[in-house]
Order: sequence, then structure tokens, then C-alpha cells
Amino acid sequence: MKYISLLGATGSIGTQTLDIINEHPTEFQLVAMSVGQNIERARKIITQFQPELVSVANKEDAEELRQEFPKMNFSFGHEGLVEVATYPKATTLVNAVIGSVGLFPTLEAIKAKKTICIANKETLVTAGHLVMDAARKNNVAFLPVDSEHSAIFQALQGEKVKNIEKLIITASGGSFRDKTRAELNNVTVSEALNHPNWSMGAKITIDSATMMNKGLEVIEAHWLFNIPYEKIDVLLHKESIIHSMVEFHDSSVIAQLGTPDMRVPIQYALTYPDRIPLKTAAKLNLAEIGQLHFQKMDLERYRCLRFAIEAGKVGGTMPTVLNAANEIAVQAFLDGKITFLEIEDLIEKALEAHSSVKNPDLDIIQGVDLETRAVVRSLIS
Ligand SMILES: NC(=O)C1=CN([C@@H]2O[C@H](COP(=O)(O)OP(=O)(O)OC[C@H]3O[C@@H](n4cnc5c(N)ncnc54)[C@H](OP(=O)(O)O)[C@@H]3O)[C@@H](O)[C@H]2O)C=CC1
Ligand SMILES: CC(=O)[C@@H](O)[C@H](O)COP(=O)(O)O
Ligand SMILES: [Mn+2]
Repeated sequence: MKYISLLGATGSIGTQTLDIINEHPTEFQLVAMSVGQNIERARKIITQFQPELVSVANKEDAEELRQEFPKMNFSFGHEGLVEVATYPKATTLVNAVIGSVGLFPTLEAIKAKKTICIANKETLVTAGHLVMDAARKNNVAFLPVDSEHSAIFQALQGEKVKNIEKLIITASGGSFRDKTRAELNNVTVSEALNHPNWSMGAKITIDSATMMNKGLEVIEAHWLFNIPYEKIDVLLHKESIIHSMVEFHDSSVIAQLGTPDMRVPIQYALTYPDRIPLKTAAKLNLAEIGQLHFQKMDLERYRCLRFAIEAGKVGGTMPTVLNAANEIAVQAFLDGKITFLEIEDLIEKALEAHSSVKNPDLDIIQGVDLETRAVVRSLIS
């Protein structure tokens, strides 16, 4: 039995993680979880899974739930996230929270020697050097959940990192992949949220549309696999069937394929190095699909991808700024305060205004993260 703590239980990845736990009750048990504001959904999860500890974003919600479920432990805020991430009975943390709020709980879970299944890519973008260094020093398994990184991780099983020629991360192109830049001027929030292949949370769906998601994934891959940026390519592949590939020195390419279903990489991270059946996942039928398409990535069309690669190469606190600016700008777009193309303008301004600090410690990272959010908010207002 694996005892799971889950950050972000009410979200898209959180819900699919619960599906897996539900399908395999003899393999997994949910012992601790966090939610944000969605208390209605939290009530249902508590009733179904009976976790021992639940953390919510707000104190008032924690108090209300404590009255309703007197035998359960409740916590709240940032401390609550850490309590869930380090819950003593849990052996494995699934970090499915959104944003750099996931960084500190991840570091604490690593110190508490939990196996980490990481979906929360913003944590790696914000402070990948601190996270991977802590994982190495504490000798904990740090397993990718993001579909592309799971694909690369699977392609690398039994391989030597020294033999890698390059990583090839595939990109669907997101909701606006068939639009020109000129056509992006008047796009709406609901159009942007209409991803062609994946049903995901709002923030990552917008990131897919701006191609920032792929930029974050390039930085994520750099840290997870310890590969220089020059050896990471992005390839447009509109079907999202090949989840990513690794090319080796001998010109051999290993790809991982499957129908677009996040439960597959989530479950792989939970069962690694084993595999167990996933009855509810659709089988891949290539004969039915017929053909797959590939296209070179245009960094002028997708400026956010260029910003991310450049920020990653500069390193230090530059990716922290990229991520924080993006989080604020995407939320402002979702709230109807800015247009779609203003997302990238704000990120560009934040990056241009920043002088990167080399080898930043956690205090510096947290300071830069907060400062960037304030700068971008003031640009918006
Ligand atoms: N969705 C997907 O298919 C994929 C997602 N990812 C990554 O996984 C992560 C999660 O994405 P996704 O599931 O789509 O996101 P969602 O928006 O669907 O879910 C986010 C979760 O985080 C909680 N949350 C949000 N803000 C806070 C906060 N300040 N404090 C505590 N909890 C908070 C939400 O709680 P509540 O709703 O209760 O407020 C919710 O449980 C992201 O980093 C994303 O990039 C990676 C690959 C695929
Ligand atoms: C499912 C997943 O891993 C997402 O990160 C996905 O990659 C988004 O699709 P895009 O390729 O459009 O960014
Ligand atoms: Mn992905």
C-alpha cells in the first residue's frame, strides 16, 4: 500500500489522481490532501476518501469543515500545504497545486524524504536548482507527472544520460494554433480556454495557448534531466499522440505514445518502476488515427516560448521572474483585465526590467517572486 498526500486535490490533476486511487484501493490510500477555495468539492472528496488531514486556503473554511467532520484534522494556508506535503504517514507526495505556491511545500517534503510526483511545473521553473539539489542530497525519487516529461523519463529507462543527443518536446499548439499573430488581437477568454486535445485547469490551458506552457516545460526538462538548453528542442505535433521523444548519439529516437489522458503519466509516477492496468484509459489505435503531423516551431509566432528559453539560458532569478510575471498576467487575462497579447507584453517588460541574480537561495527567490508580482500588477493597473 502506498500512502499518498495530494496537494491540489480539487484541480484537474488532483481529480485524476483521485480517479486512480479510487480504481486501485488495494494499491493506494489518500491520507492527506489540500484544496484551495472549492469547499463543495472538498466535502465530496472527504466523504469518499476519508483522508486524515485536509488543508484549505482559508481559516474560515477550515473552521467550518472542522464542525462538519469532527473526527478529521484540518489546517489552512501555507502552513497547511506544508503539513500535507510532510504528513508523517504519507510515503508519496503528488504535487498538483498550481503556481509557485508549491515550491516551499515541495522542499519541505523532500527534506521529509517523501517520494515526489511533480505535476506543479511552476515550482521547477521558479527554483529548479534548489529543488533538484535538495532531491539529490536527500536521495528522494523525483518523478515527473507532466505528460512530456513522463514520456522522456520513460524513453530514458535503461539509457545513459551521456548518450542523449537531444530531447524533443512535442507541443499541440494550443487553442490558437491555426491563427496568425494578427488574428490573436481579438480572441476571447472562452476561445483561449478551448484546448483542442486536453481538458485541463484554466491557467495551464492559457499557457498552452500562449505557448508559455512549452517554455515552462523546456525549463522543467532542463532541471529534471540535467540537460543543457541547447539539447532541448520543441516540435509542433497537433495530435498530442507522441508525448515527447529522446534522440540518442547513434541517431536512434525513442518516443512514448498514447491517447491524451493525464491519468497514464500520473499513474506511471505512482507505480514507477512498475506498471499496473488502467482500465478506464482509452487504447491507442494508430490505424484509426491514420496520420500524425509535425511542424517546426516558430519562435516569432510564439514569443512566450522564446522568452522562456532565453530566461532559462540566463538562469539565476530570470526564470523566477518569467514564471511570476506569467502567473499574474494569465490571471489578469482570465479576469478580463488585459487582452491575450498583453500577456506576453507584460512578461517581456518584467524580464527586461530584471537583472538576474546568480545562484539565488530561497530567500532571494521568494523576494524576486513577490517583487515581480507587484511590478506586473502595477503595470496592469
Ligand atoms: N491539468 C493538466 O492536465 C496538467 C497540469 N499540469 C500542471 O499541474 C499543475 C496543476 O494543474 P491543474 O490541475 O490543471 O490546475 P487546476 O487549476 O485545475 O487545479 C489547481 C489546484 O490547486 C489549488 N490551488 C490553487 N491556488 C492555490 C493556492 N494559492 N493555495 C492552495 N491551493 C491552491 C486549487 O484549489 P481550488 O480549486 O480548490 O481553489 C486546485 O486544487 C500545474 O502546475 C500545471 O501546470 C501539468 C500537466 C498537465
Ligand atoms: C497534458 C500536458 O502535459 C499539458 O502540459 C499539455 O502538454 C498541454 O498541451 P500543449 O502541448 O498544448 O501545451
Ligand atoms: Mn505538459
